[in-house]
Amino acid sequence: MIEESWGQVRNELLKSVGKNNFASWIEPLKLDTLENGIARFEVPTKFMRDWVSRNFAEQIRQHLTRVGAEVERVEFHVPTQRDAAPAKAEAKPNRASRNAPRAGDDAELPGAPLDARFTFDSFVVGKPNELAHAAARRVAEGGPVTFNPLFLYGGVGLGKTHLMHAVAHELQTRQPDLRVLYLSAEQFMYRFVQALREKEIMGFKEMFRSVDVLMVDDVQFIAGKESTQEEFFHTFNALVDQNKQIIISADRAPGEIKDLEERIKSRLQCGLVVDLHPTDYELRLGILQQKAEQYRGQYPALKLANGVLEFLAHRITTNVRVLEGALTRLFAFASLVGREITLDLAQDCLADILRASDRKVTIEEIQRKVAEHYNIRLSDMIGPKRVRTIARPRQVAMYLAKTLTTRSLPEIGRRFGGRDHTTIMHGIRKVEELKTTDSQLSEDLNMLRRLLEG
Ligand SMILES: Nc1ncnc2c1ncn2[C@@H]1O[C@H](COP(=O)(O)OP(=O)(O)OP(=O)(O)O)[C@@H](O)[C@H]1O
Repeated sequence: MIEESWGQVRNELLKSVGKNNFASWIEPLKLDTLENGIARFEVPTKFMRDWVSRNFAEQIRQHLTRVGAEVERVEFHVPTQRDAAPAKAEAKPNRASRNAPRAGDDAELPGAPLDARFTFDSFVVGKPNELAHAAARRVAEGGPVTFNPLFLYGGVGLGKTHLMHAVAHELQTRQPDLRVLYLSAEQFMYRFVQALREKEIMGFKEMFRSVDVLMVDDVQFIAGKESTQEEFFHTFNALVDQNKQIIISADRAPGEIKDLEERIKSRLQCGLVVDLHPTDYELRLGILQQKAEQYRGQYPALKLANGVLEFLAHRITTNVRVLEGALTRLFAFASLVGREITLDLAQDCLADILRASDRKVTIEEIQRKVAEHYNIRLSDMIGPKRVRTIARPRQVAMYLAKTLTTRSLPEIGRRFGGRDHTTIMHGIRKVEELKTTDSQLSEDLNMLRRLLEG
């Protein structure tokens, strides 16, 4: 009876939460007991327990009630180690598995938990990340090691961790016996220091040398930390010698990590180094569309007006994490106030994020756009010519540089061919004066400003 109800509910949930959510959050749930109005589920990790109870508990309860199981409350619990004892005896102790509880739950395990949401399916591929994605995919196939290490780098929130987790999930699915270890460089250091303190350094070395795939996130963290670097270097070499795959991520290219030993830098550069470029409009829109699809499952009653996702993709250019945060807030807010998600609502609800994400305009961009607009050469912006047809656009560019950037007058002067700050001041005053009487100029200024501010 329990099985039957849960089976029906799972089918309903698949429809309402969507394939991705279902695979990540519902599929791993095991209905334990259904008594006295309480449905008790087993979940593999604490992280999942918190997420599922926050986001899906009520839907699950409603669906269960709909199929005739009178449920007042839904509870989730992570099996204790004693519960899981038989499975654990068979499992390799240091494996980063998608289903097994990790570090937080079991102190022996050195790996960090994998986020069930970070899979290849949920990773949107676009021009800026296609190479990194292709390389990660290749490693995830688990074939012979062709490049070692795979070094992924890029700015904050561009998907490095997501890709690494995706590789780990995929490898674990294809080859469940593979010992895949994922951890941050900070955790590596922490484990190392702990091993030193507890005089367990041999155990530490053995454990790290016994993995099949090692993934270390945010390796820039060990820069400047001498003994950790030393140990990392030896671990790295030992694994490469055994032809074991290593994946490393950092916020910059190996050569640019300050205070990282040269020998490590050069080791890191030996394999394939790929960067995740800042997102472009299409990629941001793709990510938003995918997330919105998931939210539609979560908030089926909510309407999303046309143009909202495009607006967000256009305006929030910082990083994917901010983009996701904005969408989460928008859906939560709209469902709270029971309104359709329109452009107005988005502007109200996300005013702070939109303000912080306002594009930073550079003086070079201003000079280029102004030169294009007035059909003069870019070099004339910094050159000495004083004829009106060139001097006026140059003054317009000076004015825009002052009003659209935070640069000081001497700095602007330097960017305009080393002119003195008084010349810049004069140019700005001239434009301020003229724009009140010259409607063409004032129109030009408005148009240029719109163009530059995006
Ligand atoms: N291409 C993408 N498709 C879908 N989601 C993405 C993509 N890129 C990033 N994300 C999402 O953005 C968030 C941040 O990504 P992630 O944590 O992987 O960034 P990171 O590069 O490791 O950043 P940091 O250096 O700050 O740790 C995650 O929720 C991730 O799922």
